[in-house]
Formats: sequence, structure tokens, C-alpha cells
Amino acid sequence: MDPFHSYLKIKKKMYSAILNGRSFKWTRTHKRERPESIETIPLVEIIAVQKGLVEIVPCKKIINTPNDFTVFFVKRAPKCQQRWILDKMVFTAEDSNLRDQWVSQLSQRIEQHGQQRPQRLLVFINPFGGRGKARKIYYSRIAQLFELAGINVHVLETERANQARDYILQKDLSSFDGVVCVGGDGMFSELMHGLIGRSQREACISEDDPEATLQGCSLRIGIIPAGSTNCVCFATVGVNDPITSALHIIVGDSQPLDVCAVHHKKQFIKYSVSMVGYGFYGDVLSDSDKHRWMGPIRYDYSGFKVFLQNRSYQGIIEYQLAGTGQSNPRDNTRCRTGCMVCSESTERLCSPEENAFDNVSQGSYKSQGSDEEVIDEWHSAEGTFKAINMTCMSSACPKSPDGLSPCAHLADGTADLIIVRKCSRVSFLRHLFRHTNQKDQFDLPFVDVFRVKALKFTPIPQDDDDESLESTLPVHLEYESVEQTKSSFLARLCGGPSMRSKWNCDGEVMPHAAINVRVHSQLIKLFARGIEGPCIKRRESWMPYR
Ligand SMILES: Nc1ncnc2c1ncn2[C@@H]1O[C@H](COP(=O)(O)OP(=O)(O)OP(=O)(O)O)[C@@H](O)[C@H]1O
Repeated sequence: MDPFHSYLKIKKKMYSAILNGRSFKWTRTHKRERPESIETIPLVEIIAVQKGLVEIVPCKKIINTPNDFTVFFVKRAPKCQQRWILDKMVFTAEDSNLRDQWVSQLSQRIEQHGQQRPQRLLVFINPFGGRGKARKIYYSRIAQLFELAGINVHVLETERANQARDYILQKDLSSFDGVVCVGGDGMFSELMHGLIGRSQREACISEDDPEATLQGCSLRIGIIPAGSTNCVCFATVGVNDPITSALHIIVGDSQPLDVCAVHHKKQFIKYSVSMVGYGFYGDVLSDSDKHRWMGPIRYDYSGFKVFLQNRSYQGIIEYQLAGTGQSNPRDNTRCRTGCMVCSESTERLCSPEENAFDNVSQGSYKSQGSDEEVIDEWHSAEGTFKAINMTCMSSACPKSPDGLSPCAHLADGTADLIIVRKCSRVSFLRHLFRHTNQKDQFDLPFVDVFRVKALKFTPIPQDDDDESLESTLPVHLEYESVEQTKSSFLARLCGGPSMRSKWNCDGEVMPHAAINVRVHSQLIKLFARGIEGPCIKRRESWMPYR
């Protein structure tokens, strides 16, 4: 399409406006204005163009003036690049004919650039999410944005847990371009389980087979953060803000995401994107579940209590390292919009001859840019562990803006395994505290971190039936456990001895301690583009990879 140009007025001042293949620009025609005063909006970030003077906040109002048109577009908040705002500008053309030409030209080009934009969405609202705020957030702030963008929406308010998952598993979704949840991480997990389960059923793949290469999902998931925890949204957008997320959905962003599949023997248990954690985080979650009445503060309460208990657990960790040609968890990079590491993974997945992920499941991986075949070796560590965490993403959240593993990637087909061995309370506190500041939380003698493809954990002692463990402890282990906890007054104060922790899988307690976890590359896609910002983080104390 040829560029379209004319003079337009904004608030009675004359501007020269030009629409080309990628952007819409306008600049003052006055001679004394400097060229920096050019305003530019990329076409992909124009939400809508409408005739007349149009308002949508606090409610929709159109004044049909003959020469005016209103352009709605995305703007970055002044103090936070990741927070998006809906901005608008009213332009006045010389006559209504020119106005109509502008509206038609802009609409055509938005459509041309917006092939990834959803036309029809299925929206699930958890009316109890975020202490009952979800419904209000959707109807007072989001519904009008979807209407403005011309998106057809089918809204369902859930009446029970797992209703959204079951709906996705059972109903015809062929008319939808995406599914959206208005709620917290629990609602996101429901949508993810529904979509992955459905895709496997359609591809005749058994989710119970831990070795199966799973089928990716075609529908994208949107998250309107309205829960008490929204880690997935924060780690993929950089901010928990309903308007920002709605705008990412409208412009049709797409962010692939790796997913961990968790199995117990040959039985599928759960999918995870943010954290599979044993020991400290498992104990905090299972304790906090007993205090749900406290609301979100229960996590702080249980965190403090579990910290005082200072428990560690015996077991064998086996992990399959990702090929050495890839990035590593301490390379001081950040996964950001357009991440090269994730793009390489996308290319590998898209080219069937070099489908490294298929090779991985057979035990080898060919690193990018080298002819060298790197074996994804299995390693093992036996010992007493305070925390074992595996995460497919940084797991950044408002309390820890860099997250559990700051250099983890969203879509590179790997996860970061963080092993914290038995240590004193003070040492563990140092490790925890470093999640909230700029210091390297892995630069401690009792912490190891690896970039992995898979994990197996076997608690000691092994037991066929996890639940009956406590009654069948060998005497020496029973003694050690009791010593470990009873030796301390603080531990006694905070709870009795326990031989086995629980796994925390994205905020849900899992029933088995013996599990296998495997990363599935780019299994789902979100309406997001990753966190906008620089890929390299400059830290004063830069620590090379150990
Ligand atoms: N109508 C409903 N009634 C009860 N539970 C529901 C309903 N709809 C969804 N759920 C369940 O509620 C759980 C929590 O929801 P969600 O994550 O949206 O909110 P939250 O405020 O972040 O939750 P949490 O209480 O876990 O902090 C989800 O696991 C979901 O399965």
C-alpha cells in the first residue's frame, strides 16, 4: 500500500500526518518545531479508529462531528515500560470526505497488520477470584476494551472449581481464537490443563505416558490478572495489570511457553509452568492451605513458621542436563521480548529435520551452531535437601521482581533446577533474602543450579505407597528426623517431625513425593510478548557460571 498523507488538526493546531506500511506519524507543521516532535504509533499497536469524538471511559459516548476521527492506541506508562495504557487522539480533517478516507485507510492497514488479532474469545470469570474482584474488574474495565476492538466475547462465570477446565475439554471450541481467564494462577492452570488435555486427546496421545512427546495447543490463553496470586502473568508481561493484559490480547500477541509434565510412575499428575518445589516451598503451601481463612497473608505466616521449623529431607535427585551449547542459569541474561535463545528453540521446533526436542527424548541433543553432538547426560545427587525447585520461567513476582531463577527462559525447552542442601536458618535466610535484592542467590556454597530437561526425585526411604510412609520408617532414619526437629526448641514450637515434604506444583499440593518431571518445549501459547526491556542485566557483582 502506498503511503497516505495529508494535513490534519489536533486541538486546532495544524499537523502533517502520514500513514505508511508500518506506522502512523504526525508532526507540527510550524517551522520552529524540531523534528523530535514527531509522534509515531506502530500500526500493530493501534486498537481502533472511529468516526467522531469518541469516549469509552467512564462509559461509551460518541459525538458524531463530521470532520473528526478518534484513534485509540497503546501507550507505555511513563514510569513503567511494561504497563500499557489505552491512549486516544482526536484528529480533524479539512472535510468529511478526507476524514472518511483516513478512517478507511487506517482500518484497512490495522486489519492487514492484525492477522494475529483474535476475533472471538471465550472468557472465564472466577467470581471468587482475588476476593471477589474478578467480575468487577472484567465488567468495569475490560469488557469495553474488547467491544472497542470489535472482539466478539462469550463470557462464562464459573460456579465450581474445574468448571472452566471441563468446559474446554468437552465443548466445541472451533469458533474461538483464544480462551481468557479472569482470576488468579489457579484459573490459568485450569485453562492450561483443559487445552493441553484436549490437544492430546485429539492427537491420540496418552498423558499418562511420561515419554510421550506432547502435542502443542493451537488456541492461545489470555490472563486478565484478578486473583490473589498472578505469577504467570507477571513473569510473561512484567506487570499484573488487567488493562495491560487486555491490550496484549487485543493486539494479538503470542508468547510460547514451556510446560513441565509431572508424573508419578506411569500416572500423569499435573502440568506446571511456574514452580515445582519440594521441601521449603512445599511445606509452606501445605501449611498455608490449613489457614485459607487468613487470605493472602497466610503465605507470610506459613513461610515464617516453616522457616523456623528448618526442616530438610532426604532423597535422590536425578536430572538430565540440557545440552552445553545452550545458555545457562547464571549467564546474567534476561528472557525479554524477542529473546534470541527462545527464538532458536522455535526454529528448532519448526524445522522437522533438526527437531532437537524429539532427539532429546531419545537422549541426545545437537547444539545450535555446532556439529558436535552433545549428550543430555543424566546426573544424580543423593543427600539431605532443604529445597528442590524446578521452574520453566523466572517465576518473577512483585515480591521478587527477578524471580526464583532470573535467567530462565520462557520458551527454550528447558527448566532451571535449584537445589538447596541442608543448611542453617541464617544461611537459608541469606539465600531467600537474595531473591529480593540484586545479589546472586545461587552464589552460596549450599546452593546448586542447573539447566535441565527432566528430573526424577526419589524420597528416602522409598515407598510404593507415599501416604503410608511415616509408619514404616527404618529406625535410623526415624531417629535422624526426630533429632533434626526435636533438637531445636523453635522447631518443636512450630510443629512435629516429618520425614517427607510435599511437592508444590504451581500452588497446588501434589499427593506423591516420588515424581518424574519433563519439560515440553513451547507446549502452550499466551496472549503476551514476554517482558519488554533490555536482555542483559548489569549487576555490580557479576558472577561467572560455576
Ligand atoms: N466458582 C468457583 N467456586 C469455587 N472455586 C472456583 C470457582 N471458579 C474457580 N475456582 C477455583 O478457585 C481456585 C482459585 O482461583 P483463582 O486462582 O482464580 O483465584 P485466587 O484468588 O488467586 O485464588 P487463591 O485463593 O488460590 O489465592 C482455582 O484453582 C479454581 O479452580
